[in-house]
Amino acid sequence: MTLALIGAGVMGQTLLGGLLRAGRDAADVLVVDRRAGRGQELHERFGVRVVEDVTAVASAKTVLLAVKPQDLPALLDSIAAHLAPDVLLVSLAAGVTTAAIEARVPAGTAVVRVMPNTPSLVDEGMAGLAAGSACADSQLAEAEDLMRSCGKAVVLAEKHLDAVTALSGSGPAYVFYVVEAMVEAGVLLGLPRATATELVVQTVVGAGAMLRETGQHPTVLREQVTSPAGTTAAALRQLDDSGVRAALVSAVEAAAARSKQLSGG
Ligand SMILES: NC(=O)C1=CN([C@@H]2O[C@H](COP(=O)(O)OP(=O)(O)OC[C@H]3O[C@@H](n4cnc5c(N)ncnc54)[C@H](O)[C@@H]3O)[C@@H](O)[C@H]2O)C=CC1
Ligand SMILES: O=C(O)[C@@H]1CCC=N1
Repeated sequence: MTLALIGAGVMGQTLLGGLLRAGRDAADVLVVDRRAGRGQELHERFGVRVVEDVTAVASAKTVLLAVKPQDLPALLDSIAAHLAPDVLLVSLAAGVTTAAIEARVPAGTAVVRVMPNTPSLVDEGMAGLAAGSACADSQLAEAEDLMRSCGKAVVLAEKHLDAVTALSGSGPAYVFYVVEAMVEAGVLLGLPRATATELVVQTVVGAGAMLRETGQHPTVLREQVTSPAGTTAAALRQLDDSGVRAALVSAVEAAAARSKQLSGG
């Protein structure tokens, strides 16, 4: 076994699925989760070995840490003495700095901090990565490869990870929130819920595909939809009057501030 994943919750399972779809051998992966009962379920679904004892990571060359930020310090304390000397630790925990991780593991341990997002579930993930102080270029490249198994990845200076968390880490939730509101609006206008949902979901998927495939600025794409004195202009005026643009900026700022707070900054 060369790869160990600790924490098979939402994000851990998402990445695990991506890695296996990308061709990684299930026999090469060990999953550790403290929730009893996960083992059989995950083994049946993914074919991987699942254990509860974290010290089993001793033989792993790469350890993916996918537990909640508040659980990470205790987890690091329990694995520190069992890590292989040349191990690469890849942490997905929001707001936990590479320095905070390095302080709890043997000096010189390679650490990469990643902020992924849930669309990794359908291989459309977006991850930001930052290297710790003892991480070789080849180890950073290995972490990038791991993340590219289920989407895109960018390497940045660690100071930018709060912004990445606020934009792409939390971002899917903002889109789902808008979708919920639009579906409710469709129901208010008398559409069956299933029809409203189909209309909105395909509209969001289509708009996202246009952004990516045309490479056009969003302003240009929005102007193409907005006819003089038409329906879209009437709607956009309401959005502006309600301060939706400013609210989005404030929301992203709040997420970045919370990420910074989680990291003790
Ligand atoms: N859910 C999301 O959209 C995103 C989450 N993240 C980060 O990913 C990490 C995981 O988040 P989720 O998957 O949402 O959490 P989750 O609560 O769904 O999963 C965490 C898993 O870790 C296990 N666990 C906790 N402590 C353990 C220990 N000591 N040993 C073994 N297993 C342990 C729990 O049993 C649970 O299955 C967090 O640090 C979060 O900040 C990052 C980006 C996006
Ligand atoms: O809400 C959170 O704290 C995590 C980090 C980014 C997405 N979910």
